[in-house]
Amino acid sequence: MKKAVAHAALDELKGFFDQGFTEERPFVFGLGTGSTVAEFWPIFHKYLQTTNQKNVVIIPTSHQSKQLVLSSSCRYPLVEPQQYPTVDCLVDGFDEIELCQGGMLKGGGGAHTLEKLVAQCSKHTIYIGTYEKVGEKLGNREVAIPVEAEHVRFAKAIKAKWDLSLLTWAT
Ligand SMILES: O=C[C@H](O)[C@H](O)[C@H](O)COP(=O)(O)O
Repeated sequence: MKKAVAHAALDELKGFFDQGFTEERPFVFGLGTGSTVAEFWPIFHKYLQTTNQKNVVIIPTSHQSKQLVLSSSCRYPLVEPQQYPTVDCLVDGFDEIELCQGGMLKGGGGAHTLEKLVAQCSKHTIYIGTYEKVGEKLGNREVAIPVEAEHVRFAKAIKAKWDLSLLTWAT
């Protein structure tokens, strides 16, 4: 089921590549965290390779997503938000979505801060997840949300660009 979700996300992403990105203006892609994203990444990576996309940079949202990219022998550079403060598209997982109010719960994998910072930088965000995560209201799945300790090296650079109230909320 996660594979089907991953393919659906890829279908959404394909349209971005009509734009013709350049070295100076690459496609800045945010890679989320979690097991659904781990299914998505090899499919997307294969697409990038087979369509011979050249101008793509990747911002991982956690140590786990960085490792995911590194372990796939990816030739696209891993970059940080202070280098590319505007992300073209982020693909990330979620833990729950509620139908009644449209709320969403994330962070079950312990990735909080970077995911939210990158989401805030992103012009487009695609959240991927299987249907059992969708319910009438949040709290049905009893997801344990771990507390995260994260050293955000580039917080100062981002602070200069963003609304301070966001940074207060995100960290
Ligand atoms: O901290 C983790 C992230 O928010 C994940 O995107 C979320 O927990 C979903 O993870 P999974 O795809 O493994 O259910």
